[in-house]
Amino acid sequence: MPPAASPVPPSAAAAAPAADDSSAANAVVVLGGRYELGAMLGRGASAKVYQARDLVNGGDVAIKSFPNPGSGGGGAIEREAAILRRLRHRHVVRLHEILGTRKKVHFVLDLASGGELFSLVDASGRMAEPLARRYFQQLISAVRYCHSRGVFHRDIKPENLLLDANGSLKVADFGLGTIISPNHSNPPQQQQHTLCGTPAYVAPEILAKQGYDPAKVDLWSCGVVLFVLAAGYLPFNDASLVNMYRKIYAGRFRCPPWFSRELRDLLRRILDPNPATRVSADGILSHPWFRGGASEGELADLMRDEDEEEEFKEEEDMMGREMTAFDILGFSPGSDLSGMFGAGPGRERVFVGEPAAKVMGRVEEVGRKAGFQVRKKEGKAGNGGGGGVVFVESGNGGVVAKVIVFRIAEEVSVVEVAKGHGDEAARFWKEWLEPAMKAPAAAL
Ligand SMILES: Nc1ncnc2c1ncn2[C@@H]1O[C@H](COP(=O)(O)OP(=O)(O)OP(=O)(O)O)[C@@H](O)[C@H]1O
Repeated sequence: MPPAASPVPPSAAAAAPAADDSSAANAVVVLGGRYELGAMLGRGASAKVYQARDLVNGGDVAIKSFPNPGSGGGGAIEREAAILRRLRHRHVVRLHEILGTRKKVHFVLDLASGGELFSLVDASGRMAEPLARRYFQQLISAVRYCHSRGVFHRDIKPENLLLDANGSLKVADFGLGTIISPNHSNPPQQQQHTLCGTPAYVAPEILAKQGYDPAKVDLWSCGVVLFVLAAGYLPFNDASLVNMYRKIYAGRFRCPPWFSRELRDLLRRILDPNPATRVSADGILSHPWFRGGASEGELADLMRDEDEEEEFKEEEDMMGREMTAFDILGFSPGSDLSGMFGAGPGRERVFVGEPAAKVMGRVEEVGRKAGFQVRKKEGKAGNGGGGGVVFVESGNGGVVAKVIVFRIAEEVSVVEVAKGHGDEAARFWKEWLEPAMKAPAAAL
């Protein structure tokens, strides 16, 4: 795993890489002493994207290069970086690292070497329903995950849906994305009214310049993508842009004769011009066309979030390193260690004088008592055993807290809490979780 992404460096302070991609036309260009630049894969309005070889592990990556905005005007790059750093999902292009040169800012990304999803359509420009279903399931799995992390893409369209070497979907280009706290009841005005997206994929409430729910807007675009995949043409189209907007606004579209009854029904529910009655992500999940005969277990597997076990392992390794310092310093149980080990913004770290299983049980208990949904994932028995992760989530799937419990010794655990965003999450930490962590330690 490459090192964690670092902040976008300001132009002057950036460590100079071995070369800048503009410095020589024919010479081998190695960025950051590590990534050997290859062919250009594509270009967008803001960046060029190249294939590159990671000289450390021999793997292939994509490098998205933006002109370095210097000290001003880097907001859009910063925002895209902040979004990508929050996301870790098998169907979302992952950001591994950011490199800065005098002239450029480079994102090192997962390579989507399979090209665009739309390269898979047949000669008539469409996909059979089972294949369209498979990719739509992957898309909804990614979009639902992003929403649960407070990220809204706002520009879901075919060009941003890529494939990896295994033919798996990867959602790319969060350049128009935004982060809104999942529990934020009143998103800021500017957020609500920003005109985003590509006309044919844009939801009617955006055209009407009404305030909008960004989750519903993303789902609308997913509905348009599904229609295009299965039909081979756009649901709302007209030579006149104004007429196209009228059709979108009225939700007026016709399904081709080859669509199954269930697919028509699902599309009617997604492409509902009224966002209040438009189907939610959960509604899509329980729709018969979406399920396509999958069992509960298969569906849960399809929709599972990031590889929690892998993430837990990584955090555990990180804690392992920190624990060496911790042992040397010899803190006593009950100390609040937040800050001391760089718990970071939105995170808390507490030392508890109790077995990990007991601490996890108490986190579960307070989560439920506070009225949230709780999911528990036990850690692997190795490395001393015990511990795991407890996810505390609100009804709409928003993260209230992710609590990782590490077993240090039989009666000693370290609890790391990644707080969700918004007042609800802050309150849960202050009023429920923090007291629940402190009480037994104080009793020691
Ligand atoms: N991770 C990747 N792997 C392979 N190809 C990629 C990757 N990311 C982007 N590309 C290719 O590069 C093109 C441009 O990338 P992207 O859309 O991210 O740039 P952009 O400047 O943000 O675009 P836009 O103009 O849509 O804002 C894509 O359409 C795609 O063909």
